[in-house]
Amino acid sequence: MKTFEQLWDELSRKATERPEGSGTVAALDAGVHTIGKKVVEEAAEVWMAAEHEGRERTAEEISQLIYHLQVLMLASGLTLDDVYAHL
Ligand SMILES: N=c1c2ncn([C@@H]3O[C@H](COP(=O)(O)OP(=O)(O)OP(=O)(O)O)[C@@H](O)[C@H]3O)c2ncn1[C@@H]1O[C@H](COP(=O)(O)O)[C@@H](O)[C@H]1O
Repeated sequence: MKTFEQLWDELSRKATERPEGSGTVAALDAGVHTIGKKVVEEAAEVWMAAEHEGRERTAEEISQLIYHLQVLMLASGLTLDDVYAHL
């Protein structure tokens, strides 16, 4: 299990160190357009899970949406504080 901030730290490290086999590095190389489409896809899956698939599937889909949002933040050069400033 990890928190939002722990995942962010891990993904930030991966973006810098670019380890072999990292899906995050591959996503960052694919770019904002591709990552953005993934965000939309995962958001739809969150909606469908919440409406039809129960708590566990909804939590799983939300975790995937959070992951893809963080990748989009990295690809856009945003920091956590840039986002937290609007909460
Ligand atoms: N939390 C995630 C995470 N959530 C989602 N994903 C990616 O997003 C995909 C999910 O999208 P899809 O909906 O297409 O996948 P799916 O198999 O259809 O799954 P469902 O939506 O049907 O459940 C997964 O296959 C992963 O590629 C994630 N990829 C990585 N992480 C974490 O990110 C960290 C870094 O990962 P790497 O960069 O790959 O080392 C690790 O701690 C990982 O656990």
